[in-house]
Amino acid sequence: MLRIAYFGPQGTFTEQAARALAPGEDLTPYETVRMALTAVREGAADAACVPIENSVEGVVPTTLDGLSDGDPLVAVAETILPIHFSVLTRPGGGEIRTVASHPHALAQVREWLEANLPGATVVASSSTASAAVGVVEGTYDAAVSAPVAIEHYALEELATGVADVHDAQTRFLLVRRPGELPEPTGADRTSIVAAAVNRTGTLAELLAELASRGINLTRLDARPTRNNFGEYRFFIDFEGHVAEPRIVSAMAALRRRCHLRFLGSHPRADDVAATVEPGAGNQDFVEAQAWVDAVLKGEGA
Ligand SMILES: O=C(O)C(=O)C[C@]1(C(=O)O)C=C[C@@H](O)C=C1
Repeated sequence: MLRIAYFGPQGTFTEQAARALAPGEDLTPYETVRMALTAVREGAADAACVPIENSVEGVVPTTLDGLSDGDPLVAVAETILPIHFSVLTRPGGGEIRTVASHPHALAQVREWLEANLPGATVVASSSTASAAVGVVEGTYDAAVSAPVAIEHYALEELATGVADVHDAQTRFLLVRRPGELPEPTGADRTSIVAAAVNRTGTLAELLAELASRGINLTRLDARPTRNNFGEYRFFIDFEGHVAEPRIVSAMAALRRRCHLRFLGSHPRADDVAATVEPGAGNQDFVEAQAWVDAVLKGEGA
């Protein structure tokens, strides 16, 4: 049985994602994303399930930083969950003066809180489920939690189906130490971190390497390097798998231009097939390489 670390405690959205990505495996909650990633790096777990991006609030910065610092980890699978919340209170618990949740969750229910709990102080907690634990322990009066949290904690639902944006979604990754890659499927995502030197046009040059090979981006984020003010690392997700000739060509070109960290190639949860521009399909790359090889061998011109 595989040992899967996940961003807990029990009752987080990430636990649900871990159950979907690693059914029947041995799941262990960790208090922070960083601790779950460290468990994999140190060999205490075989893989970790962590949130990466939300359709309303964007990326989860602790996950990006946790993947770009420390020993390399690669994503081997992803899943996307619909996100709506339950607001949980102590049974019969009176006035709600404090309401807690993960910052990403709070950002997704701002309007609901203003309309329904206008007098309550909003407090950030380490996860949606840790907010529920805080309500049980009497630290907070209400928690904005994943609907499954009610199964784990002796609390009452003040409201369910809470969300300012009703079709919100979060994408989660299953990450491992580098090893065998998942097979390409034609509907894959590749993720990299690029640290380019700070001079005119470097980001445009990196993106041009992808654009000129007809590779469609699915995400682009910048995070500070944390060493020099104004220096950034770029997190780039794009369609395709590193085992495909056109992606091999792009990765090699990027590697010549910047420090690169490979964060994985894996099937997309939404199963969207890669866009292929005319002249930029894998077969086009294979045929072009075959022509150059023939020229080199003196067998063609
Ligand atoms: O706290 C949780 O339940 C989580 O799994 C984290 C998390 C996030 O980081 O975005 C996951 C999904 C929701 O968007 C809110 C919180």
